[in-house]
Amino acid sequence: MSRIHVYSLVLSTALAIIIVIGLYAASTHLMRWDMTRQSQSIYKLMDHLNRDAQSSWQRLENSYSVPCSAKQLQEMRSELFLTWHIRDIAFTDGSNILCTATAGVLSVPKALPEITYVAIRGAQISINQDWPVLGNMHDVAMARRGHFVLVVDPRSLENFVELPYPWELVHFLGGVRHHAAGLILNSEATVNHKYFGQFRVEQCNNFGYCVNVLSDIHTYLARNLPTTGLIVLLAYLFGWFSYVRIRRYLNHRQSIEYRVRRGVAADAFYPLVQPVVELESQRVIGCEVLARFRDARGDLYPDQFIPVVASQGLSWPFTINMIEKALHEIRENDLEDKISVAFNFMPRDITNGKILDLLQNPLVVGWKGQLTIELTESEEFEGSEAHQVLYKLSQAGFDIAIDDFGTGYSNLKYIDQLHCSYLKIDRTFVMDVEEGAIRSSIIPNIVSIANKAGLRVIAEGVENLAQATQLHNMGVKYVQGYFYGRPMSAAKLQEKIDE
Ligand SMILES: Nc1nc2c(ncn2[C@@H]2O[C@H](COP(=O)(O)O[C@H]3[C@@H](O)[C@H](n4cnc5c(=O)[nH]c(N)nc54)O[C@@H]3COP(=O)(O)O)[C@@H](O)[C@H]2O)c(=O)[nH]1
Repeated sequence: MSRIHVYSLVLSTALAIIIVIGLYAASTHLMRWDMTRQSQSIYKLMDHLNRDAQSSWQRLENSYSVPCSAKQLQEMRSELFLTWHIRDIAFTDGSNILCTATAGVLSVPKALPEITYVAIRGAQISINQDWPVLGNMHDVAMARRGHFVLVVDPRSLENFVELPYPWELVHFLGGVRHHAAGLILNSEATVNHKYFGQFRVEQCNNFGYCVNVLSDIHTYLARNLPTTGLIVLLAYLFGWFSYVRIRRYLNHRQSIEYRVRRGVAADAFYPLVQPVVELESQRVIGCEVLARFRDARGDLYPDQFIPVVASQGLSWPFTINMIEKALHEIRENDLEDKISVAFNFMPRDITNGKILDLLQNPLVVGWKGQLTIELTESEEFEGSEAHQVLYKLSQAGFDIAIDDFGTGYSNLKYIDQLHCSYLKIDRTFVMDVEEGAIRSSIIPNIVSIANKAGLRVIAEGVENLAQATQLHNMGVKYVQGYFYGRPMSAAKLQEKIDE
């Protein structure tokens, strides 16, 4: 499994978990909101009950004439029949109940219970009373106004409430909690954590009644199966989508294009120099500046990054950066006027004349030593503009070298047009020179032509003494290659020269 694959998997899983947590949190909020909304239905019922009671009192008081007469009892029974929540209606003389709609005239008047509280519209409420009159009911509420007492069984609310959650109606009086209707929910057992366990929503009204609703997220999600399914599907889709995106992004980040682009801004390029040696004296007479790249992911080699730099239109910023860095290091190591320094350029900067910026560059203009411009022979410099540019540069004192000579378009006329002073024989000719390879047999001809044209020849890619000796015998005066030194820092080159 590749590293990118693992990273993508870990990141997308983490993201999917975050999404699930987010959706879970959203669901808990949704559930609380639903519990609050649903609990309102109990208050609506209580309002209904209250309205029932008010109109019953009004009608009864209006029609009352002779207490507990047959007509009066008939009125009370009719009224009871019309109401939804009232279980019995009693007539009181102010201190005792004399008759009720269900029991008729009581043989022994029943004392009125103690008032628990007086409701906002003036009704005197007694809660948690027994009502022996009607099948010995317990915990009824009695509401008295005028001559009439309405007996309400709060449990009857349960028949009308269609809450999908366990609920309890309680009444608070003087800080004491009285169960009024619904399931008895143990308030201690309800966990009020915001996101886990059971959730209790409590809503109170101005009359001291509170509705408690209890639920947990699992029940909620089970009850809302489509929502749950959607959450799981969304998390899955999001996880998959982010996996694909992250993987693509990481691949992109790892791509050379991305690294090179970032590398320009992050200063990931640095120059090394490779010595050019005079065979006769074995002295280092010059060096070629070769760019290197290193970032957190490791090294990239010129054959990888040069085409990208060119394709991204960064050739000149990159080249001038290399030139300035290399010249600073060479100067710092006290080699400025001791060796010539050769740079590689991209053809575009020559054909479009950008390279002429060198003539305005203070570091280049003030340079005490010899500078060389290497042109790769495999690229044809078409049109007279490039030739003009190179002419200006040679007039300004730059040496021009044809790199990779033998691999490209060159003929002597072409070399002449480019105003060059060096031919660098490509290392493919040097490779098997000590074994008398056919390809290397052309070297003496190149040397002869170059001598006639007044050009110096450098053989590239010299890797051993036998090659160096053979090249010397063929008339080559200057060499470059691993045998004399791999590309190195300017400080190393200075040490090498001092040896
Ligand atoms: N426009 C620019 N081009 C640049 C720059 N820096 C480098 N380059 C060009 O990239 C090509 C590859 O360069 P590199 O990988 O640095 O390879 C050079 C040497 O390391 C290698 N070399 C030198 N001696 C030997 C040897 O003995 N054996 C062996 N196998 N390889 C050797 O050759 C490359 C130098 O080639 P050349 O430039 O033709 O002299 C290369 O084309 C570079 O030009 C840059 O800053 N700008």
